[in-house]
Amino acid sequence: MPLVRTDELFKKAYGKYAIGAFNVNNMEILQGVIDAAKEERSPVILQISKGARNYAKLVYLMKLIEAATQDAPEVPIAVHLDHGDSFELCKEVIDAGFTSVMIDGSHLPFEENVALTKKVVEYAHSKNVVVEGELGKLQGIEEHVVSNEAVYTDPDKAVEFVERTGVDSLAIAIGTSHGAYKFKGEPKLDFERLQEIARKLPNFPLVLHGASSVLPQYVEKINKYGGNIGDAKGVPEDMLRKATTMGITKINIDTDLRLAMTATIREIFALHPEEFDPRKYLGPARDEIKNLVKHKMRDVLGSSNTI
Ligand SMILES: O=C(CO)COP(=O)(O)O
Ligand SMILES: O=C[C@H](O)COP(=O)(O)O
Ligand SMILES: [Zn+2]
Ligand SMILES: [Zn+2]
Repeated sequence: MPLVRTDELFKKAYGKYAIGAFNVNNMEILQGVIDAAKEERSPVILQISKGARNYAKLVYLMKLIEAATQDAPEVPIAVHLDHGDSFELCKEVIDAGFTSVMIDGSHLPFEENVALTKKVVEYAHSKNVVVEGELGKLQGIEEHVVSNEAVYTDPDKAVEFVERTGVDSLAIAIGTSHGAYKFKGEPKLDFERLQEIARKLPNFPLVLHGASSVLPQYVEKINKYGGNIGDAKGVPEDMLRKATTMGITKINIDTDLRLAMTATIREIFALHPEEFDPRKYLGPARDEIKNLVKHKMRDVLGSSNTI
């Protein structure tokens, strides 16, 4: 089937399960994610950051994604810009065929965030493309910092932001952060805040960034085979499952894919130092990405068998 828009996926999922948004940077990652979606019969969002667009080049990525729709015609696939940082970048990918974009004005003062987001929404909607905005800044809770209210999403501001910009979904800050070091002490998310935002924005899809779980088996394997990522820590899976029943409809995962790929390749390099055929390590890395994404869809997102 042709690429779908994220709002179509969210409508069906809201309150029941979440759609995984997986960052794609190369062919092996894309194929691993698509193979998982096929086997799990799950919709999927492929998301491309500015960094991915620079790394892989947009024309290559668009061809790969077109190939994915042919390889998996039964899977609803949306293509989304992750953390768009300007109107121009959003316009570029909309014109290239993305079905969804994020404009991330969360670092801007509220009024500037509203103005930039609104401008992107006007252009995107005129092209039949949907928009994710962001309000609040992602930041982990550190042991010695009780809470930094200022960076979390204010529920009333969230309502005002959605009404004034016309965004189709909203990324909120409730305690997650990007990368592999999310919590110093016990993982903690502000579920009360999530509940309040969802109450004030009923049936409105909320997005959780920084939602990798940083699975211990990958951390251990990386550290065992020559890596050094210390005691990386992510969001526990039961917290993610809970969030999917409370209005979180899109869950962003990048770090877990990076860890799965790195752990697999490190192990092969360590155990088979004679190997130098890239297919012999990129192939298993692709398989591991598939296994990981299948696990996410089945046991965390709840999106398996929904197509
Ligand atoms: O939010 C993300 C992409 O936008 C990815 O988050 P992670 O770093 O937790 O994978
Ligand atoms: O949120 C950030 C994503 O993990 C994308 O990372 P990137 O900008 O390095 O591609
Ligand atoms: Zn942001
Ligand atoms: Zn993000």
